[in-house]
Amino acid sequence: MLRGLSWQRRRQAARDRRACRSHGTTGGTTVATHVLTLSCPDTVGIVAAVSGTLAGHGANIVDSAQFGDPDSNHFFLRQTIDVPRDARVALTEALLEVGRRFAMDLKLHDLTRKPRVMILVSRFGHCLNDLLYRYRTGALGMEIPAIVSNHEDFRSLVEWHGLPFIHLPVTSATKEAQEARLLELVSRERADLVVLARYMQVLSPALCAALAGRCINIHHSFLPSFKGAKPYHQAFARGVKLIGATAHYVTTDLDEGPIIEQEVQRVDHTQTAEDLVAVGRDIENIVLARAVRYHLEHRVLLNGHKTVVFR
Ligand SMILES: Nc1nc2c(c(=O)[nH]1)N[C@@H](CN(C=O)c1ccc(C(=O)N[C@@H](CCC(=O)O)C(=O)O)cc1)CN2
Repeated sequence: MLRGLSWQRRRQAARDRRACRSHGTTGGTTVATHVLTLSCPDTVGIVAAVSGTLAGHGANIVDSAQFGDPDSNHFFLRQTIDVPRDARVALTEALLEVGRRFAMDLKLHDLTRKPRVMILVSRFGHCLNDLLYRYRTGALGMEIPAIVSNHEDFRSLVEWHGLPFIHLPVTSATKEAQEARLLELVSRERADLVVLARYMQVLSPALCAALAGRCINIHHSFLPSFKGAKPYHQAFARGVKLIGATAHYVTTDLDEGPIIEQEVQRVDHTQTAEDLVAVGRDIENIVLARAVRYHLEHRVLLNGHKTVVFR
């Protein structure tokens, strides 16, 4: 059915999970594991400058992946690094200097801090339920400060998990005020990421701008096919042989945001639109969970209206 991860990637995921346990000692020096990500105009000497700066501060590169995009002439790098605790501040300053020299969008992510993820849901609970299970089992290393919904349907499920449920009803007349309250919550709860786990409201341009690059939506079709509402019924009517789901960053243009992950599943003429909805639920769960994990592990870098994903 679904394409599985290769053994190399399973091994890498295990290595990173170990990294996520994030601090220990190397050669007697206390280190903290970080992820370094950067993108910049492509030129000679980027990797040499970065690795030289890391070595100069005793930081050890545990894993490294890079991509040079000939279209955008941009370079992308992701490295897992063990940083001596007493070198962090100086290393950060030195890396920022390298960043200025190469006009980089450079970030050093400390893996000792768990990211905070706020989940939004409407009336379809399969993605929420799946994320809660992965949170509960530790498969997704995150804190969930709150779950927000414009309906009451999943209050009992969320509170069963011992998590705060916030009901924010919305109508076209109250949308602006509701979104203002939502943004207050994102700020108050210090959410690093907002996940639209089948949240069926179109976010305004202002909210999209405020959440740019930190709001992931699961769309229940293999984009760019079947945008908007009822994609499975559109797929049934078209008679497709493959259906899928797409996780993407949310932008003002509906279903047009940079794609993070997709998956497909074969279907056939014997299946009704309702059958496709049922098949689609499993695909949505897997695609959204992968996209959230890739984002939380700092594996996704924006490349214009596209992404580079170091899986
Ligand atoms: N600015 C954006 N907001 C949202 C996006 C997005 O890409 N950009 N994705 C949607 C999710 N979605 C499809 O994946 C989607 C959700 C809702 C609708 C829609 O037409 N909603 C109606 C209300 C429906 C209802 O109340 O049940 C509406 O908002 O008028 C289309 C697509 C999440 N938001």
